[in-house]
Amino acid sequence: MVQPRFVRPTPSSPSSGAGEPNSSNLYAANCGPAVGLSHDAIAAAFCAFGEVNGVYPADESGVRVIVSFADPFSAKSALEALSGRPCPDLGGRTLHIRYSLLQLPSQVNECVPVSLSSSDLNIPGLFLLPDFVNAEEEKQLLAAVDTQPWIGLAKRRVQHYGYEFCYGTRNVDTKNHLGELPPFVSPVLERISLFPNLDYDPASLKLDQLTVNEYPSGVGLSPHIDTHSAFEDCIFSLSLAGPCIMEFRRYSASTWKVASTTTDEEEKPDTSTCIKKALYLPPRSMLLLSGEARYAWNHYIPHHKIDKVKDKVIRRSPRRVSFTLRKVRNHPCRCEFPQYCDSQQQT
Ligand SMILES: O=C(O)CCC(=O)C(=O)O
Ligand SMILES: [Fe+2]
Repeated sequence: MVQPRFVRPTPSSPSSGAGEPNSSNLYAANCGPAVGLSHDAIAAAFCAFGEVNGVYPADESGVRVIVSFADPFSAKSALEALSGRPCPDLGGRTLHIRYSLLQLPSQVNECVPVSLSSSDLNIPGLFLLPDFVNAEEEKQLLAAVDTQPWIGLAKRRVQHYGYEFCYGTRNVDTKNHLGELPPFVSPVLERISLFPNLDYDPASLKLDQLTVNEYPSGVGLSPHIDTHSAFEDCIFSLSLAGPCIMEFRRYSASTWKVASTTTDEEEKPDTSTCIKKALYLPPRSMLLLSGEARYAWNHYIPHHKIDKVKDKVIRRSPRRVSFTLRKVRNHPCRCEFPQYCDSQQQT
């Protein structure tokens, strides 16, 4: 079953007379299966305020959920009664609750024209190389990862090599080196060193972290900028098995916030001040995000089963596997985009 999608309300979201979002859905942080509270237990605690239609994971952390009520009045009562106070029915945990909005499919499918070439997007530092690996190499890479154990997230599966990527903090633990990258990626690493336009700090190119993502059809990735303090400038992503659309968004007034990148509950800064561009990533292509593309633009894979590319309708294949290769950063980031940079954020 496809899980409904929820987004954070913005100032322009429809609201009730009191200026609150007129929503039946609540986002609740600090409860969930990862702290021993099942969705059923959470539903039981919230149903004291009205009929609960469902409890869903808000993201992959296991400690943030969406509670969906049958009506907005129940949601309002629950929010007022439970937010910021220890909840005896939920092990005495203090929940942090706010409204959440159901995102309708028509809103998901906003039409951003999709380009086939990275140069059409005119985003400095963004490069797409089609046919980076051939069909035989693709087969071998897929076979290699399929012999390794997968970690199941809410909607997709992942593997981490070199350093584990932690979805709670969107960072890596630099003290926990898992070992060298596996031999099956060596040919890819070799070819990366021949990548055109690689006029970068060589430190940025000693790639030592690999995350393999496996997306079933219709599953995407929330908009995010890879945490500046976690990884160096160059981020490479190899697409295998199936295509996808990657959308790039530049928000005019954005600040770095961990919450905005950890959650499947897609945070929506005011999209009226956001430039959107989209690129088709064919299987076997390599994408490089660097400079402005890496530091200032959110990248996003829409959660669609069908994408429109030029005049063609393209159905996502049952599986897309990506290899994201990065270099873990061991010093603060000093990029030219402090407004998006956790290392340079004034708190
Ligand atoms: O699947 C991809 O190509 C992108 C993955 C990604 O953005 C990430 O792991 O941060
Ligand atoms: Fe990313």
